Amino acid sequence: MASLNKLAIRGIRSFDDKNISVIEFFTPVTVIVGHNGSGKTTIIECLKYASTGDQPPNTRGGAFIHDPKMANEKEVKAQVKLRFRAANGSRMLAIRNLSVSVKKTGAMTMKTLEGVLGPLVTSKVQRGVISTKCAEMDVEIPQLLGVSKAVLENVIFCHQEDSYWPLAEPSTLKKKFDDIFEATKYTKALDAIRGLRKDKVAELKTEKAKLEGLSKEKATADSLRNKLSDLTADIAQNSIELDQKREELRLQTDSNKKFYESSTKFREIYIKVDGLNSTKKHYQEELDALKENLHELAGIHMFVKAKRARALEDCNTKIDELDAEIAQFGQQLEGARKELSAIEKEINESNATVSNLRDNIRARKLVQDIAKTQAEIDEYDLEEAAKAKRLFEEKYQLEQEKQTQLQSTVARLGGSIESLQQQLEVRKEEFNKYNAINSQYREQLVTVKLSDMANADLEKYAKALDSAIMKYHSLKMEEVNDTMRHLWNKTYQGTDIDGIKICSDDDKNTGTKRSYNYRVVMTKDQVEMDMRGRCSAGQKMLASIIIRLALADSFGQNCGILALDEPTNALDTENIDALASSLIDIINERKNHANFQLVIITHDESFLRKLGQSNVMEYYWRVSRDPRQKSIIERHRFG
Ligand SMILES: Nc1ncnc2c1ncn2[C@@H]1O[C@H](COP(=O)(O)OP(=O)(O)OP(=O)(O)O)[C@@H](O)[C@H]1O
Repeated sequence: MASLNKLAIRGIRSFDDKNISVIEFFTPVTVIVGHNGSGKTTIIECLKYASTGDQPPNTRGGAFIHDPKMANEKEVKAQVKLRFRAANGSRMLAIRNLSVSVKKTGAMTMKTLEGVLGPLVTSKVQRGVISTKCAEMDVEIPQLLGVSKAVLENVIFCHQEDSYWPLAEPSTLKKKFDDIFEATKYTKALDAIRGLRKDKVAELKTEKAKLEGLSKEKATADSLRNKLSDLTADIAQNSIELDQKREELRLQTDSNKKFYESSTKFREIYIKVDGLNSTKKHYQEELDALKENLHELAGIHMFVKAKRARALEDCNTKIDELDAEIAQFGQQLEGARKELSAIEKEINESNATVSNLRDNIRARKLVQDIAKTQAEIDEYDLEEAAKAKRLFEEKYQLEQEKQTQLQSTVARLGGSIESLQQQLEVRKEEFNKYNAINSQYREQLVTVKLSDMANADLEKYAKALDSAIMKYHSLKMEEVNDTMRHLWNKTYQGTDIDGIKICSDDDKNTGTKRSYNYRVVMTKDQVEMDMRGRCSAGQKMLASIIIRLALADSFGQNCGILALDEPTNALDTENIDALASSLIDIINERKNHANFQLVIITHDESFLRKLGQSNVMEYYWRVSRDPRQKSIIERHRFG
């Protein structure tokens, strides 16, 4: 739990720039007492400066730093060192440095020098400095203390000049409460979420349009893929069919060849028989011619034979007659001889004809040859051959037709495959354009789905944040009002006000439920009245303190520090006493809480005494001026 440990001041306001003044903060309460202008408020200012980096109001130009004129220097260097325990329990040291220098013109120039923030070991910053830059320290220290800067500024280390802010004008009150509730931060976050969602919705529209385009391309690609697969399947199917048909054709061709070859036997028989028939015919013709020849020759022979016999007989008779008459007919003999030689010639001629009888033999031979040829023809099974021929003619034609059909089928399939392959190439080329379409579509789909989900989530978060902001606001206000009611009842001694509370009304100007206007009201007999402009100075002081106590309670869970600067101002004795006892009650109630630490500044000695009587503290601090008019801090024991 966060708590203050020690504060060292050098060269701030009325504190000397040559010496360091140190104040240690006790738990649960530290009281700082001193006269007006002694430098008490400076301690709170230093606490606020160390933790937030903010200098007090109206100190621009170096008024926060010890005046060089008072220091008799041209330049004064100031330092504020704060040792504290962070909300996580670690001990920390923050050092902030400032300087102011006087120009020849008399004008002052203030500089904020580098500081240090880091874990503390003994009296030095341990290794591992968190930051040396003031802007970073301004952010880091409130985080380490576990409270927002607004709570540190307006509640915990509220400046004395600003201590009546709870009863300030409505716009100031609204600003303070909005800062404390960090309303702007959450509203900005909410607006950022809504703005982001709006942008994302617009982006999603574009992404969806892109997805739609990709979806169409994907459909085209899918249809192309189906076509490609159909074409490939068709080609494969046709190829299988082609292979089958080729095989069938090969088998058919082989079978037809074999069939044809097997049927040559009957054709050979036919050819042979045809040959034999023509030989036979030739023989027959030759025989017929010979026969005719022979017939003629036989007639001639007979005639020659008869004529020779007769001629011989005639010759012999004539010889006889002529022998007798040889003498007589010497000449006749001669004539007869001539006639004989003629006959002899004729006989010779008839002998020549006889030689033609060889033809007769040849004819016989021809007859034999014809018979032989016929026998040969008869040897062939013409009937079987005729049957084979008939069968061949019946079947071969069909088989040939089958072969032709198969050939045309093979040709058709080949053509079809070629055409399909051409189509496939064209489709492939088309499909290549959509090569990455699936991954593109998938990525786009993921983008769209994620954006869709993210947008829905953003919507949900925005709604959740919106209602959480409102819920948080109403719960906190309820809590603050409860504490205020309790503290007021305990502290306020008058009878004119039963209680006080903060009303948060919807800001009608903004038109949003998350913007509130605040007003502090006092109630009497169920009647509510705005406190501002109506309450007394004392009521105003008490209400301001009670509101800050309640706010510190609700918004400082990790940091129970609260500094009250002159809380008794404008209070009457009764109310001072009541405030003292209320504070004592609060201290007693929370003294065992590790994070409760009250710092009370007062010039009121009687108030100090009242607090001292409570036994809630052993020591207090007294701030005074030394002889050089420099502020000094001394520790005193009560009693
Ligand atoms: N730059 C400065 N240089 C020197 N002294 C300064 C400077 N600024 C303010 N002072 C002096 O420091 C004192 C301011 O101290 P501070 O406001 O802390 O007093 P205080 O004890 O809180 O008084 P009060 O009880 O009246 O509130 C004043 O006396 C003021 O004159």
